[in-house]
Amino acid sequence: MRLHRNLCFAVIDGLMLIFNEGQYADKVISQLLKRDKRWGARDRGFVAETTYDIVRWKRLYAEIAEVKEPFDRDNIWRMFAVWATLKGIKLPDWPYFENTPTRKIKGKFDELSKIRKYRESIPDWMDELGEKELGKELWTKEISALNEQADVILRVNTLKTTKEALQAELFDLDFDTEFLPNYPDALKLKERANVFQTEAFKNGFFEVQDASSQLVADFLNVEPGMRVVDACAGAGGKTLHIATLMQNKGQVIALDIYGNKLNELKRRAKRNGVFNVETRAIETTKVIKKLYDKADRVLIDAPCSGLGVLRRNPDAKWKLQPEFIENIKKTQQEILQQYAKIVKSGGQLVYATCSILPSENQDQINYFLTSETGKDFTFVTDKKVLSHISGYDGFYMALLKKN
Ligand SMILES: C[S@@+](CC[C@H](N)C(=O)[O-])C[C@H]1O[C@@H](n2cnc3c(N)ncnc32)[C@H](O)[C@@H]1O
Repeated sequence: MRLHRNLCFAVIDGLMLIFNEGQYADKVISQLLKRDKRWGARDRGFVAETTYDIVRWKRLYAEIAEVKEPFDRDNIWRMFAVWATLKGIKLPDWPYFENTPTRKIKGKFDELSKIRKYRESIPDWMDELGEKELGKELWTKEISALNEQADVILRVNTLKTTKEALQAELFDLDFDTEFLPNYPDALKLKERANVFQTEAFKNGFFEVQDASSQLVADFLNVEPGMRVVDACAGAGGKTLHIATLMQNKGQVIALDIYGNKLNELKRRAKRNGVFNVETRAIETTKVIKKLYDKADRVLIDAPCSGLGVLRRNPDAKWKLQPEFIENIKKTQQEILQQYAKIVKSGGQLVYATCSILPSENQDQINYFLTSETGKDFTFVTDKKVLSHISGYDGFYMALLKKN
């Protein structure tokens, strides 16, 4: 691979914003990709993937490059040189790479790779928490899987097309895909690509949604004609799936505390040909109270640490703080206590997170079941999805039934 100066500059500029200004990697990258209209798919791929890679391996590369935060531009070039050296890329004759100690870089990499927190490039507190919650063996395997690049998975919109028809349509555009056994609506891209430009996407034939996330709507056992409340709907990844499984029949009420996310949900619903969703922003507790005992099914896709989705959000390793996790656990229990009351007698509740920590998952459910509100519920089953076993995001989902 040959390095191109303007693409490398884009990566360095992006990393300055992510590391020093606290900006989100996905937002920075989408801005960077608008920089030059002449960039082709390969150039764009280089900018996005290199930036993500250096964000992912920040601690390891900084340690090897012997640089400390806050990073100046030279520090970031040194980390870039570490990235390129470890990838086996020949460094061009640019001033930034003068005196790059190639052999020393490889030696330090081998030495640091013996220590998990450096090898996996994570903060000390995260390494300790992961081991405490999952045990040494599972955490070691899981954090390694969470550092891999995520596949691009599509969820076929069965309101508009079939898996076979979409596969054929994408194949004609040179996007090769495969079915995933056990994920009925999923298509996996054999190679990463930007599928958002396709007519198929614009026509709402699919959404991009990780395979583990696609399990959640199925877990809720919805049927056409039901009244379903998606209580933490966000921009509606799961709401759309639920509405689709209900074949547009019945009602899905999508709630969130952020109205702007629900506006995005409405745009997506339109594209998907989904018209049985009503959005309600939770501005006061009245919105919830009005729904008590009214729903056949309730999904609580709770706010969480996001530790199961580090593959697609590597900067969360550096943004997350232990205090945030402690606070979000309190919010999770409050949400469970309040929103469970929306389920009517005989109805079902799914509590889900994209976390792999038992304290955000089964421990929350166990606590809930012993509480006053929880006494009305029976535990049916749960799924603990670990990335190193499934190959997809880490997730948790529990199904409860109201007596
Ligand atoms: C895991 S995300 C939801 C993702 C979404 N269900 C999807 O599939 O795309 C959690 C959501 O909970 C929302 N949230 C946070 N606190 C909440 C609360 N107290 N009540 C309802 N929603 C809340 C957040 O705004 C966020 O959109």
